[in-house]
Amino acid sequence: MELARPSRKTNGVGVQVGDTQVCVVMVGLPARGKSLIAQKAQRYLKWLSIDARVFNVGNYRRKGAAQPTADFFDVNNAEGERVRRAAAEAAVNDMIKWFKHEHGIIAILDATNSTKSRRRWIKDRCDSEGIETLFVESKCDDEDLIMSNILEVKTTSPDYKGQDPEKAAQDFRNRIRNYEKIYETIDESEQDLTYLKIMDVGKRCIINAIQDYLQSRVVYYLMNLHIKRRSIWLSRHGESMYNVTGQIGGDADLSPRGEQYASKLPELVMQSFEGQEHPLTVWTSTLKRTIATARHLPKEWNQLQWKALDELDSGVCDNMTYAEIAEEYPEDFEARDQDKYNYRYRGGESYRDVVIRLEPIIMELERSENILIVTHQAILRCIYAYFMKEDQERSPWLNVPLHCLIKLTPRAYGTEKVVYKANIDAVSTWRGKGSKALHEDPTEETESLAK
Ligand SMILES: O=P(O)(O)OC[C@H]1O[C@@](CO)(OP(=O)(O)O)[C@@H](O)[C@@H]1O
Repeated sequence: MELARPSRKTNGVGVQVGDTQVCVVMVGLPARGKSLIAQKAQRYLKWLSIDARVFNVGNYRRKGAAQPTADFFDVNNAEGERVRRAAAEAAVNDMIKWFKHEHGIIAILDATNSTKSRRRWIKDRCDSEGIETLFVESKCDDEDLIMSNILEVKTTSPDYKGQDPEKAAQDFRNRIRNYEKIYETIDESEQDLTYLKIMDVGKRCIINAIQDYLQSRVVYYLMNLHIKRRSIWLSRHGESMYNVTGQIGGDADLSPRGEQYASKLPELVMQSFEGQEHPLTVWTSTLKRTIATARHLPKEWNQLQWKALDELDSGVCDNMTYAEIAEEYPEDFEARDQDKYNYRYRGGESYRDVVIRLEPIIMELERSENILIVTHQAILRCIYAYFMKEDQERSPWLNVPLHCLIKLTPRAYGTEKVVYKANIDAVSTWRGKGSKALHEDPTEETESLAK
């Protein structure tokens, strides 16, 4: 059986990357969400198996120097300017090494890059190494947004560790004022640059001179991001008749315990609101077990069925138990355990294939506000891997218990998780590597979505 292995040309998820290497250069005053954008872009690209790394110039500066003094960011402080320039050079040198020796595909240079001369210098360095540049400017004049960013992110920054948050915020505002004195937005004089200018967190965007598919993919993703507070609720369908018999795939009905979960789900969702009502949209797959699970939810909540949320297609093994598969297709069974992410069922799919078809779902999730997704074990593993940065080795082995609701809330750095258990018994559908049977108690090391 041929496994879907990634190749450098196509990276295995159908993204044509060829020999393209791109440096995404963040541009913007402090507290404009640059680091958040950089982190999200990296997470998205890695999820798609595109090797991406963030080079944060602030971290290089901190490595080389003690806590910055009050006048460190003053435009007239030559020593401050020298240290900042040295940090940028160290970051760019490391980035070029990474492209050359580790064959990275997308680097994200996270710094203010606030002057035309700094941007020109980066472009020239990259040009001479055959690396494309894509400048991404986050421009925001909305005072409320800037303030909430200052308070949420910057007062927890390593520069202000252990300091009084009020003082830290004041110092940070001074730092912004210093940058404002020299800040040059990307304008007509830089039309030879490839850039995306995001104004007021996505209200308006300007795109200039995009050169290829890979760049357009990054730009499309960044244009869809928003930073409004919202949550994503995840649930498997209630226990199905196939779950009870240990069969995979199919389109079975809910078991009596699965029906109980469906009846309890509205209450569980209300509990997760913790006193605050939220408008919700419900997404299910097109299979009976997810639609039945969502059917008691309030009628005023929009419901959408997505084919892309259907369970991983197990091809010729559909409707079989794991023991039957091990008996009938022993080599396949073994191959799947060896490389579960890449193994593609005969006539069916691999986890890697599922990620490709989930990409529009992720894009839509990024654009949306509160969404409840009722779907399947393999699909939830892939969606969870995107939000929680799980790697491909581990994600197909995550334990996704039946009958619990998981609430994810994306925050500036990382995603918060809260689990609500229905306390309705169900079989376990988790199988460990090398085993033909399902396990009631996954091993201690097994990561669970519900913990
Ligand atoms: O990748 P593995 O671990 O086999 O898990 C996926 C399997 O989970 C199952 C249950 O065993 O999901 P579901 O409950 O949605 O039916 C199978 O249908 C599916 O093939």
